Amino acid sequence: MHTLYFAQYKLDERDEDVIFSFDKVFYDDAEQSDVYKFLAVPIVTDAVNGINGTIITYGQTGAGKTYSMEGPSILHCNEQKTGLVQRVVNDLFECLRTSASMATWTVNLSMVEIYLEKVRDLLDLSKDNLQIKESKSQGIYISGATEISIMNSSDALERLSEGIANRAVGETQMNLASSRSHCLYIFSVQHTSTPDERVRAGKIILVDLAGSEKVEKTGAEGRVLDEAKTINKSLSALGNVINALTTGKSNHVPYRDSKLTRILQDSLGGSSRASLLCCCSPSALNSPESLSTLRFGTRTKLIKTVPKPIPVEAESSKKPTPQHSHDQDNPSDGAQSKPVSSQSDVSDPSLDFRDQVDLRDRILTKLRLSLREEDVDLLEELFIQEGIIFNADDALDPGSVSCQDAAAQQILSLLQAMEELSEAAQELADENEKLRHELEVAQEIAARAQDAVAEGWGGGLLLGFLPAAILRPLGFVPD
Ligand SMILES: Nc1ncnc2c1ncn2[C@@H]1O[C@H](COP(=O)(O)OP(=O)(O)OP(=O)(O)O)[C@@H](O)[C@H]1O
Repeated sequence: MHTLYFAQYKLDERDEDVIFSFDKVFYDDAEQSDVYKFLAVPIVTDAVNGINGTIITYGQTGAGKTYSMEGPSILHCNEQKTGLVQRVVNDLFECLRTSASMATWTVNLSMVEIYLEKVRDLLDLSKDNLQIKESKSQGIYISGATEISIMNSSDALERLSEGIANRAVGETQMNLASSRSHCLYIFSVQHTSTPDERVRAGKIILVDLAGSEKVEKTGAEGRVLDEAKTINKSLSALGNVINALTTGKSNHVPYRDSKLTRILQDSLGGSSRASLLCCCSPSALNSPESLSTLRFGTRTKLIKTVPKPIPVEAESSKKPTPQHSHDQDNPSDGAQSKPVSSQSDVSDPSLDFRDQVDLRDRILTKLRLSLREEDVDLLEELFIQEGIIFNADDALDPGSVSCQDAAAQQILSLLQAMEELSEAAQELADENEKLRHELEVAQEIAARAQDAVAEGWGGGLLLGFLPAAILRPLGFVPD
């Protein structure tokens, strides 16, 4: 993960020097284009090739997060001040238009904000409590979020400005000068490549986080205090996820502790590429916040991701979206538009190395979910002998980067399988605890009612409110 910051502070609360080291530091004379080139260009290029990417801006209120994302205005600003979002959009369409290997492509845009732990659709304000779901084909996704198909960068910027205006409406209604919500701009890209008609799908999420300042410093009361606490909670959930991913102390990564971390689950510590821009105020008055921002960035930098394309699986229920092809750009070039078809790569003998690793990992992960570890090891050996899956150690030079990638991917998928198992176990334990508690309460009530009946008191009224399923085993309802 790339982490960057604008200013460097070296004094901590004990007045000791603290040295931070990051991939790059942008000082106050930095140009928006420098930030974009370093932070976002690799992410845009990878998204076009089916690798998910995330760009996050972090820092206290007023430190420049939104300015870095959007510039002074999404639609009307000069090239020098143009923000990350517009540059991402421009380059994304430029890549798609100029790539010779892409036959057809689609780009969809969604825009949501997370305010007080509710996900609100910024492209349709009537959807103000969207749910986050997970599927095998899409990974983590926001169910019901408006997805607009966009054909070119000016189309995208128009739509984004509508979303930004909707965010501003919310803020004005809240009577606030600064953003108290996390804002997410989500671009989903899908294309078929020539000549093999393979489908690739990648996603770029840009995240403008709410300010990270301490609650006490805001002097907030009432609803503003609630907001500050909720923001703090979701940012600490982000911190906890980062801690779990970087310290390796716990098998459980608490992605479900906040909407923000759940949406970013695929992006943090997974197979996508992520960059964090830490924004710091140049004022010495804000040095505690700047210090905390730099500490956050330092921890985040330790996250290891293994960027790889996500295979697109057949999904008949998905509604078709308008496709764009090169012939639409160049009607005279005579090229035939090829349909975007979702296809499974499983039986294709010409799978490239990453696809083979994907396939191998998926098989082993599925087996590990339902079988004992020793049985999976035996099956793995058998599969390798039979040539059903390959042995990464045999296929590659152990010192090569690809081999290290493969090893890292195997470890990653094992960790993911473990995490899913421990989450499932935790859910079961919680459910068990809930049921046990309900049973105890029911038994307690039943015992009291029995006593009351024995004493000639009218306990029937009380028992009438308890479900028959509870009363029957206790002998109060005839079978
Ligand atoms: N690099 C910059 N150059 C010029 N002006 C800037 C720069 N960064 C921030 N500003 C200005 O500082 C003010 C606050 O910046 P911005 O809105 O980006 O802060 P923020 O971190 O997004 O705050 P919040 O968390 O409240 O949304 C804005 O008026 C913005 O135009």
